[in-house]
Amino acid sequence: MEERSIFHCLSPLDHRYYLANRNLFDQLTGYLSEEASIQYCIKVEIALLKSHVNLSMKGRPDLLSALDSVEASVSPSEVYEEEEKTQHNIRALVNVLKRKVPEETAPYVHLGATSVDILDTAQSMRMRDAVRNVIIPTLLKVEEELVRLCRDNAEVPQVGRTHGQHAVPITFGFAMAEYASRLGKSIIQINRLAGDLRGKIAGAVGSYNSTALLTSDPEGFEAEILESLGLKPSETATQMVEPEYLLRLLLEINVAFGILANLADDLRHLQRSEINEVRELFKSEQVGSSTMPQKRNPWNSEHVKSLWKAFAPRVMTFFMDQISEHQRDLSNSASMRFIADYLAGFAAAAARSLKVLKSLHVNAAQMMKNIHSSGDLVLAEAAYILLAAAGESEAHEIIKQLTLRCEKEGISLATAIKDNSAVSELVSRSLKAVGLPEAELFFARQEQYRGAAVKKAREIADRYEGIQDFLKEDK
Ligand SMILES: O=C(O)C[C@H](Nc1ncnc2c1ncn2[C@@H]1O[C@H](COP(=O)(O)O)[C@@H](O)[C@H]1O)C(=O)O
Repeated sequence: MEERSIFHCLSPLDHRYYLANRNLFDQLTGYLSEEASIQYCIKVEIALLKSHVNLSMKGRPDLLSALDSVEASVSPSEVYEEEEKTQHNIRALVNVLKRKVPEETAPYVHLGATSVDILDTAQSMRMRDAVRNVIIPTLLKVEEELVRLCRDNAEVPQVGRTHGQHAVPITFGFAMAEYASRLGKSIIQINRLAGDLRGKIAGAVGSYNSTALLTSDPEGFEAEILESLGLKPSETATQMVEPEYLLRLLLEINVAFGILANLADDLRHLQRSEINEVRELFKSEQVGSSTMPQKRNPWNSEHVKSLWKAFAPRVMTFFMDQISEHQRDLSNSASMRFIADYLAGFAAAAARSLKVLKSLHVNAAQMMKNIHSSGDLVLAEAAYILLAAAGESEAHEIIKQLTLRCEKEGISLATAIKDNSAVSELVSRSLKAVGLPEAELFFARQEQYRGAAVKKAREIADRYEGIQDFLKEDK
């Protein structure tokens, strides 16, 4: 077949993002390319044929060992040439295989199977292997960086923001702990679901009509074949494996995709000129803008979000592929071929997230400056709680009025409280009761009002540093 430059390919995954993720995509093609798809189908056909040799030819070792070399002898172009005649991809593969296997075994090639026994079983193997060998290791590297950021910045003060406004202080490690926890749980779930993909050798409508003609134990026959491929059978089947095994895996991958997009969005906002709390690596030969030389755009974070926008909506197709008429129709065939693109798009987003996190510059001084830029108003909640704890039932309203005065007159909350002797006395009493510094010091060190943020950041770092142990449980 004609070799073409990658710049002639249609999908950006095959040129632009291939070049950016060459190593990762080369690993993925080992499971998701058309060539890999044919190879995995051959693995299933050969496992079926070996079980026929065991059943009908006394497990002859010469035949079994001859079958081991069949996979390597088939080229995708042979199968495609045959498909031009048959107009049926699996029958084309079967015809090619019949020419490659020992003559005595030829009548048994594909015997008792329907095309989808082969296709769905091969698909489960490919997805399991791609996810466990490529996707999970990439996600684990992202998780490792999140854990590092979480631990290294456990005590670095940052202002918490809601609705884009300063809320109360936290630490940057605490902010990263959120992502370490969310992504960590998703990785564990993806790994578990990848290990629960199923196969089937149950014939045209899943009721073993064909294999029951050949053996008194068709389910045992199926289980033996699938076991040799490392799979369990679908609990029930039509012509297809129950679609939800794969659907649930893809949905959880989309959950992880959303987490990466959320993280990317947060990191992008923290790089706003006015905020300037983190920065993506910017090398001296790099260009921020073609016209504004001072620009340092957070484009890698934007790239992750953009991939998410391109691929996350594919989840609608995954749901639509759940539905098939009666025991099956073929309307999920072309659409499911694009799962490969989806996984490549997700892997590219994970790899780019990793790149951003690995070299992320954390500007602790600016984080501190930003907390203090709201003066001591980020302690308004603390003031109201201290006041209420001293028995004032209108505490929230009183402090709110004081904050309005602060805004109007440009004074600090500490001053506004000091000016009000009743409030001042109650707040001081509460501070003393809980062993906090006196008001003057308390209101000058707003970054210390951070609750359990440091403890939480460290706990999450400890927990997800050991994520491999959770994964082992699901092997
Ligand atoms: O074991 C069987 O084959 C059972 C049979 N149904 C089919 N099962 C599996 N594949 C089938 C089926 N029908 C067509 N084809 C072939 O699927 C190919 C579809 O190509 P594409 O739309 O590009 O994904 C394309 O190659 C089609 O020829 C049934 O009638 O129940």
